[in-house]
Amino acid sequence: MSATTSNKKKSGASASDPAASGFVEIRRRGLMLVLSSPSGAGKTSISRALLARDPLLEMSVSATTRPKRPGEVPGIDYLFVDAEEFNLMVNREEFLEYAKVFGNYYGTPRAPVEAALGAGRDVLFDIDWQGTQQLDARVPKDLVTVFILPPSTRELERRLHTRAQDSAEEVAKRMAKAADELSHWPEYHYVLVNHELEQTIQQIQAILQAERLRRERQVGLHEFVKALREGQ
Ligand SMILES: Nc1ncnc2c1ncn2[C@@H]1O[C@H](COP(=O)(O)OP(=O)(O)OP(=O)(O)O)[C@@H](O)[C@H]1O
Ligand SMILES: Nc1nc2c(ncn2[C@@H]2O[C@H](COP(=O)(O)O)[C@@H](O)[C@H]2O)c(=O)[nH]1
Repeated sequence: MSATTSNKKKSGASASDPAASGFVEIRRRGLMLVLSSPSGAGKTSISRALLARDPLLEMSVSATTRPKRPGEVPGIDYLFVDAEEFNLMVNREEFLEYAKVFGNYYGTPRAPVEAALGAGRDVLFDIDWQGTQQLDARVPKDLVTVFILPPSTRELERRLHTRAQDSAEEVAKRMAKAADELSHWPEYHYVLVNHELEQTIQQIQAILQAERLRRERQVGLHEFVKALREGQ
């Protein structure tokens, strides 16, 4: 939760200490912002920019059995684990969701997400449609989902090649799955075409700004308005 605004219940109270002085505070529940797309459409690039610009947003770092790519940092990009450790995490119910994607397992560790939301911070997820469906079944109210489309199939393939981090075989595997993944766009709240990166980032910032203001996310609103109506 994070305080957004407050009004005063008792006259003479200090504005610097709303809780002690009887101010009615409006706090906000953290939200879960999910980005999904076919591989290579731009989720990682968008996520990095959003995190750099927004101190209230933090990344959910997934666990995966996929081998680390050059330049990826364990604990920052992913928690790289073997299949045995992943299974242990599944059995210990440590994941909010998990799925097999392109032959590897990926899962969202539950504890950091719950800690962030409890502290009023928002959490950003770069996960596929299977994970989004699982989150939607478990925590629909906290979820804001965005599907990112590439401008064209040719451009998607170009991006996967220019990223230069996967083998030609891996790129072919991901392109072969793209049509299937694209079929899930109607399951998302928002759908964007990632033509120009800066524009896409700004569009998602606008979504985030509006979603943070949704009535249901503002805790204490009833009391705040009641105090206003009573002339406080
Ligand atoms: N709007 C854009 N215009 C041009 N290139 C882009 C744009 N967005 C991302 N890229 C480039 O496309 C490549 C793939 O982007 P990125 O790794 O962010 O995709 P991704 O959706 O996270 O992929 P994956 O699902 O495989 O993790 C990168 O080289 C990135 O720099
Ligand atoms: N269901 C989940 N999907 C995830 C998670 N972490 C990442 N992903 C998705 O996997 C693919 C491939 O990612 P890459 O890093 O190997 O290119 C991509 O679509 C991600 O969104 C997760 O925890 N759960």
